[in-house]
Amino acid sequence: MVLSAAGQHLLRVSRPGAWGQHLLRVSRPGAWGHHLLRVSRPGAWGQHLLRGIGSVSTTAKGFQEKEIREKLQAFPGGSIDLVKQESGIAVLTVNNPARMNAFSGSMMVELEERVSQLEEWTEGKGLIVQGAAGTFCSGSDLNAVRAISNPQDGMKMCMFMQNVLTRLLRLPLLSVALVEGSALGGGAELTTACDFRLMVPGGMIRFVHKHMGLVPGWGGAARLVRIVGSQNALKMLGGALKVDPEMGLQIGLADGVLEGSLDGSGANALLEAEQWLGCYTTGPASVIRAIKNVVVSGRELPLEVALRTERDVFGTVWGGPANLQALASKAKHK
Ligand SMILES: CCCC(=O)SCCNC(=O)CCNC(=O)[C@H](O)C(C)(C)COP(=O)(O)OP(=O)(O)OC[C@H]1O[C@@H](n2cnc3c(N)ncnc32)[C@H](O)[C@@H]1OP(=O)(O)O
Repeated sequence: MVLSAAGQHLLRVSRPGAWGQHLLRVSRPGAWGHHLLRVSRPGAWGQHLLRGIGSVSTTAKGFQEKEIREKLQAFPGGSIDLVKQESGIAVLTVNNPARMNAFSGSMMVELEERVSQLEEWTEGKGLIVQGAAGTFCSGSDLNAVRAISNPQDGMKMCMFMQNVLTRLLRLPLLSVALVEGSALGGGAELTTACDFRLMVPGGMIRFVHKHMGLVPGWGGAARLVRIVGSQNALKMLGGALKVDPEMGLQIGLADGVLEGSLDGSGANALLEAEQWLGCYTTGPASVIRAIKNVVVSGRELPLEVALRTERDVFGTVWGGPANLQALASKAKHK
């Protein structure tokens, strides 16, 4: 198989050789940089995926999650609510409407706990991430941001959220961000930690970081480049562009536009999103989860490792109940 230019580039970036070292030298050689190099080691990675656990930085040198959690807990407010449904689709709600669903520190910690619960949910197939009360999420709670505006604390918060959102994206569930109202700053980053984005008319995704004197720090830039390409990402970040549903579809950020309700309130949006997602999650959980796992490994791992992981995931479904049933029914795919 021929490696594409992009594939070769990814291999170079993820090898703890020239490129990685270079990145470490250019940026601050903190624990996180070393962690990136560790994450790309083949063995651990494939195992992670198979177990459906995508913890990234908890083992990184110098990353003291307990200390960060305590710091974040000092900024309470709002909640992250999780409802696991019998259909195999769970709904995660960012709930802080008094602050346009901004993330308080305690909500960041709660998000980590909800992701852990989803990692343990073996019957799950899909996930919808939404905001409460008709808007998605306005990013970090600016009150907390002001209180921890020194670079050390900022980087710790950022590591915590990178870790959580990476695990969210790697869940063996097909995930959708349901964007009603505004997804701003960290809220825009959150949308990129889902496999798909569905927008309601009037919805907007906007990386406002530049206007805050920032760049994305929750992994949103890295994920955005992979979704829309570097040209579009540069425009979105450089211009703090307001991406509406039409532009979202055009650049590949949005995977669909929902009708919302006739009065424009989007009250129907969750139901529509469930129907949309149902097209991809119909079938046994073991197979849907395996599909997600092979796609994540193809997206994130060097080709050799991705192929090995794919073989291992294949082994989990080959001769399994769904496979045997399909063989017995002599299925025709007309
Ligand atoms: C690495 C992460 C980087 C980040 O996420 S930095 C944060 C980026 N986000 C922002 O800067 C959002 C700033 N907020 C806004 O632009 C506007 O509030 C927004 C969301 C467009 C809504 O505008 P409006 O509909 O006019 O409503 P409003 O301004 O009166 O807001 C209602 C109440 O919500 C509050 N709010 C909105 N976003 C917040 C935030 N991120 N942190 C803390 N509080 C926030 C806002 O202060 C207002 O509260 P209050 O009613 O004045 O007590």
